[in-house]
Amino acid sequence: MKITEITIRHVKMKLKEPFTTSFGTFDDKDFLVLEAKDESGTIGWGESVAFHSPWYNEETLQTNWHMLEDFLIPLILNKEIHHPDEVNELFQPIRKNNMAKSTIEGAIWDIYAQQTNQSLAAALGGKKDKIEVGISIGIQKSIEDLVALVDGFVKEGYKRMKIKIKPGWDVEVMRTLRETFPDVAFMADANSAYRLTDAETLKQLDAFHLTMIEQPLASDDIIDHAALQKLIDTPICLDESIHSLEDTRKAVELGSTKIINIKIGRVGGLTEAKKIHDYCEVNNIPVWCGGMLESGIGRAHNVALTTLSNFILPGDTAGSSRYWEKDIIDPEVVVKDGYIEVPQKAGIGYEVNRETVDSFTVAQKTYK
Ligand SMILES: O=C(O)CCC(=O)c1ccccc1C(=O)O
Ligand SMILES: [Mg+2]
Repeated sequence: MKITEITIRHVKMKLKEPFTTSFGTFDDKDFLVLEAKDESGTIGWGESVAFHSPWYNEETLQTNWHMLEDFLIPLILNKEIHHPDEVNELFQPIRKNNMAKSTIEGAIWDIYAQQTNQSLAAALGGKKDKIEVGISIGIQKSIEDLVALVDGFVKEGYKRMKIKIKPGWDVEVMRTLRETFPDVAFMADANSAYRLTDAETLKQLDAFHLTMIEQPLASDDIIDHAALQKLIDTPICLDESIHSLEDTRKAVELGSTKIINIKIGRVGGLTEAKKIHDYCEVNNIPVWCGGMLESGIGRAHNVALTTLSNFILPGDTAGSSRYWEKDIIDPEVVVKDGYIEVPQKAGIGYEVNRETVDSFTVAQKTYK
């Protein structure tokens, strides 16, 4: 294929409910959607998971637009591409900016899957026809509010509950949840809110048999996480610290992590995500697919990736209706009894609804 035209849009969608983590609250989701067209007219879609401001990592919607316009799109336009794995190689001259890179790479995987007449899941080598999913629950105003929410999600069938924690919203919260729901699979995600000096607090969480604790310490750390893992029984899962296969190897070799949260954008695309998956499979490290409050486009990519065999633990890929009054794809992503059925259609498997995406678009530009 040869990509002859790329359109970037800034899309703004209102979340049904605000989402609060240890670093702040979201009411809206501002993000980039990328549409790539090849010389035969096949269209592929990608979504940037960079947020409006740089608190999860250093990338933003605006830095992604800049990287795409000034560096990444010029490296792609009118180049002959035989396989999406080559996109990573074309981007080699550009350091980091993984979320920006992933935005184009995702659209090219979509085109490739359509042109080889297979689902994106199949193109990646995935075999599952349905995937098991959990849900990520933000920090609430009170423990009672949280218990009520969890109760609803348990009844909806979600396979594990991820609870956002921060200092002061941790041990008592998890104790109440464990006492109220003795058999539910719980995990906690701190988004880097603790330091190694908090090990005693984190050690108290061992009593609640959490499936794992996600990224308790600094967002760039793998050394202190290894020290912490020696002090606590709960398995540590890294999120923010992992940007590549190399990061994964080092963290696994150091003993900083027993489980990996793979986010396609954070690691620079599906090709790198698959490499991390394969390495973890050989090294007995279970993986699961993280979420970034994606619209249906990014969600479709997450569903496809999760069909790979070592995605053993339920991911954060909840249904569209968890986030949006109306998603930008048809059909929406639906969760039933904790499962999503993997679409079998060629490509990402869902149609982007142009009318809906137009109604949420605040700016757009085409490059050829
Ligand atoms: O529902 C989702 O998409 C996952 C929500 C979530 O946990 C999250 C949302 C925004 C930024 C970071 C994270 C995270 O996994 O740490
Ligand atoms: Mg996380």
